[in-house]
Amino acid sequence: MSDILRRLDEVLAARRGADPERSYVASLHARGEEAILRKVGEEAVEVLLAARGGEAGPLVREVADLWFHTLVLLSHRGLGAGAVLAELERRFGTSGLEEKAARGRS
Ligand SMILES: N=c1c2ncn([C@@H]3O[C@H](COP(=O)(O)OP(=O)(O)OP(=O)(O)O)[C@@H](O)[C@H]3O)c2ncn1[C@@H]1O[C@H](COP(=O)(O)O)[C@@H](O)[C@H]1O
Repeated sequence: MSDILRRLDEVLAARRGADPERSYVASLHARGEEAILRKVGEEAVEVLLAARGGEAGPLVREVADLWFHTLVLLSHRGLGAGAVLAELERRFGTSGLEEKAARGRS
């Protein structure tokens, strides 16, 4: 796994139960899953707006915010980036159309 994702996973897990006054991630865990989901939704909208703005820098920063908040969501459920990377690895090399057909069958 990418080293930064592994290190971030470790920090996010360590923040569960940490002091919400001292850590943004601990404050998200303390506010609960609905608050985290709201942040994920907000960040997705910010990605859309940045993409429409046309500049690369803001788009990259908003995608980083979105990835980050989805990682907090996974961590809140006791999951990590490794689970998503394994799923992408599994799909790699299969065509998008095969994946679509497999989903239709399940
Ligand atoms: N990568 C990040 C990261 N990316 C984004 N953010 C936060 O996500 C926010 C983005 O949300 P918005 O765009 O809505 O901005 P905002 O208005 O400031 O956010 P709100 O206060 O409204 O929630 C930023 O303001 C940051 O607070 C991050 N906060 C933390 N990290 C990583 O998480 C680690 C642990 O953070 P702490 O728990 O704060 O120590 C850090 O060392 C970093 O590696």
